[in-house]
Amino acid sequence: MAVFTPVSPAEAADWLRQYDLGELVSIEGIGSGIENSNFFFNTTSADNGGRFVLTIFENLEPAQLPFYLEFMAALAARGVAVPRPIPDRTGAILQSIKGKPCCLATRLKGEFELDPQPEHCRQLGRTIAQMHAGGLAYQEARPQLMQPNLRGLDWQQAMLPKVAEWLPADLADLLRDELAVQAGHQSGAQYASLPRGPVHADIFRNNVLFDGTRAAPHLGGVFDFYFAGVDSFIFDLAVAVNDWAIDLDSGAIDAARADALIAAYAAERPFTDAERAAWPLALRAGALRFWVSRLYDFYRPREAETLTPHDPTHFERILRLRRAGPGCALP
Ligand SMILES: Nc1ncnc2c1ncn2[C@@H]1O[C@H](COP(=O)(O)OP(=O)(O)OP(=O)(O)O)[C@@H](O)[C@H]1O
Ligand SMILES: N[C@@H](CCO)C(=O)O
Repeated sequence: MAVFTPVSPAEAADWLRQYDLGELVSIEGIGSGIENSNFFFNTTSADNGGRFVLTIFENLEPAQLPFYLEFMAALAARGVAVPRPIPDRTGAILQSIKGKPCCLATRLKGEFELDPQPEHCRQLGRTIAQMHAGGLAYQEARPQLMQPNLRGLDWQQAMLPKVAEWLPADLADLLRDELAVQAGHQSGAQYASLPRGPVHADIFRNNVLFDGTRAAPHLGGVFDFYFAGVDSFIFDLAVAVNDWAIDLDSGAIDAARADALIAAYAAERPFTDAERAAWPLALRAGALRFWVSRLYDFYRPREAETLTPHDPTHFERILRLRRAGPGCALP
């Protein structure tokens, strides 16, 4: 369903000769993606047990790709649990197949954890902090590659006229008001002082794999870096808390999971006073970002559909709750 560019085993075997990864064993399209075409790609290589994922970029601008791929490569090189892009025989990690840009990266181990417990959140919090430390090192090493969060406030404000016309007046007012509050906050000195760097910005339950057992889980890795960009670290953390540490029906923060995630992060990198003060607005910014993108996906005209849009009311509910009170604090 979601493989937009088919690749036959013969095409894959031929293409693989550009890599030092042995022979093709199998290639299998992955059905779940909506942005890119993904394939499980098995070879005779000893590297990562011969288990890789081929991603063909269907929509992303080629100029944006080095930022995402080098970010993953920089984190993987530090031992952070993310896919490691594989260089071809010339050393390039951005390749092409059937006229489209693509990348081969290691396949992570594990499954989605759609009912996370505090232990999952603890491991995730530690990994997010490691991703932020690795992001800072990446930014320092490759400043010319840095890219802002392309779904940040500028983009959200540009979406307002596209979605407001569809919304009842009270929802359009809520959207306008929150955008104005965030614009005021983001133009101030406190926001400017927040630690920032390249962040994933989309750490949801369906972008992380766990293996091990439910009682003794082990985080296999975080993937899908294609909404990454430079933003505040607490924004990235707030996006994760708003998905991993909530009751999905109500959107309310689950204290045990939120505390586990945040404390594990803080053990790697203590928060600043500015971050503690700005945290309630970061949680709101995280909810706003996905409310806007879901509204846009819901209302925009689409071609014959491959995509069931995510429910925008979920993040409207979360935004209303976080406006009433953050539900958790940074230590
Ligand atoms: N490195 C990886 N290791 C293991 N599985 C992976 C890896 N990369 C992708 N996958 C699998 O492929 C699926 C689709 O990948 P991904 O979520 O990146 O695609 P996408 O098109 O960006 O999707 P979406 O935008 O819907 O999240 C994932 O749900 C996961 O099952
Ligand atoms: N995580 C986003 C989708 C883009 O990955 C959402 O749930 O709206």
